Amino acid sequence: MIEVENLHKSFGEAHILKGISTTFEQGKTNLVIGQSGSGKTVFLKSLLGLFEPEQGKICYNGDYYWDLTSAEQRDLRQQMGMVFQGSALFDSMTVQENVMFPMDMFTKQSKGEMQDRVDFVLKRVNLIDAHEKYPAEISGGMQKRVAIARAIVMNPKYLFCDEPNSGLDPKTAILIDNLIQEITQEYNITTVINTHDMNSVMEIGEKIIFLKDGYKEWEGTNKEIFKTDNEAVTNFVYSSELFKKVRQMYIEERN
Ligand SMILES: Nc1ncnc2c1ncn2[C@@H]1O[C@H](COP(=O)(O)OP(=O)(O)OP(=O)(O)O)[C@@H](O)[C@H]1O
Repeated sequence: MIEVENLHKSFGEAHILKGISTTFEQGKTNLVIGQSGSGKTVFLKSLLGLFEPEQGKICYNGDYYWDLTSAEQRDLRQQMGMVFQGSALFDSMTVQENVMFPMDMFTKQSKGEMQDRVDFVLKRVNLIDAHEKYPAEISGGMQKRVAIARAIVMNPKYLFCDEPNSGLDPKTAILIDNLIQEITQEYNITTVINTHDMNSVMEIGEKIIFLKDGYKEWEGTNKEIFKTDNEAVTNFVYSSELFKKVRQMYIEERN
C-alpha cells in the first residue's frame, strides 16, 4: 500500500503539487488522470523517490522513503518496477538481455537462476519466441510486453507505469491494460498508472485520481466516474460527443 499525505512539490517559484493526499491499495490498478501539465509526471516521479517532497509524505507499507537509510532506500527502490512511456528498451540489447538487465545490475544470482526468471516473466507476458530479437525487430505492443517483463522481473511490490498505452492501437492498448491488471492482481502489486486513455479509465480504473493544476480534484472508481457531477472531471473525461452520449445512456439505464 502507498499512502500519500499532503504532498507538495515546487521547482523554484513554480508550485506544482499542492497538497495531494490519497491511498493506493495493494492488488489494485490505480490510475492518475488529468490534463497535460496538471502534475501527473511530477507525482509519479515523487512516488518513485526521484523528488523529495518539501512538505508531506509518501509511505510504502508504512515506511517513509526519506526517513530511511541509503541502504534501506536502495532496497525499497528495488521493490519498484517502472514501465516508461515509449518502453525505453536498450536498442543494442536483445529482448532477454533487456529483461535480465535489472537482475544483472542489482542481484548476485547465477546466470542459470536469472535465465529461469527471464524465461518465466517472458512467458507470463506471452512472449515465447522473442528472446533473441532486438527491440527494433518487434512490434510496439511486443515492446510494451518486454517493458512489463523487465519491470516485474525483480518481483516488485510497487509498479509504476507512465502512459503504458501511448502509441498503441486501441485493441493492443486494451490487451496491455488487461495484462497489467492481471499481473497486479496475481502478484498483489500496488500499481499506479499515469494515463490519458479513457478506455483504460473505464476498463481497469479500480481507483482513479484526477489531478487539476496540482490539486487532487476528484477520486473514485471507474463506476463512480460515470455518475460524478464534478464538472472538471466530466469536462475532461467526456470531452468527446461520443463519450457524452455513452455517459447519458448509462445514467438513463440506471434510473
Ligand atoms: N524538473 C522540472 N523542473 C521544473 N519544472 C518542471 C519539472 N518537471 C515538471 N515541471 C513542470 O511541472 C508542471 C507539470 O508537469 P508534468 O510533466 O508533471 O505534467 P503532466 O500532467 O505529466 O503532463 P503530460 O500529460 O503532458 O505529460 C509543468 O508545468 C512542467 O513544466
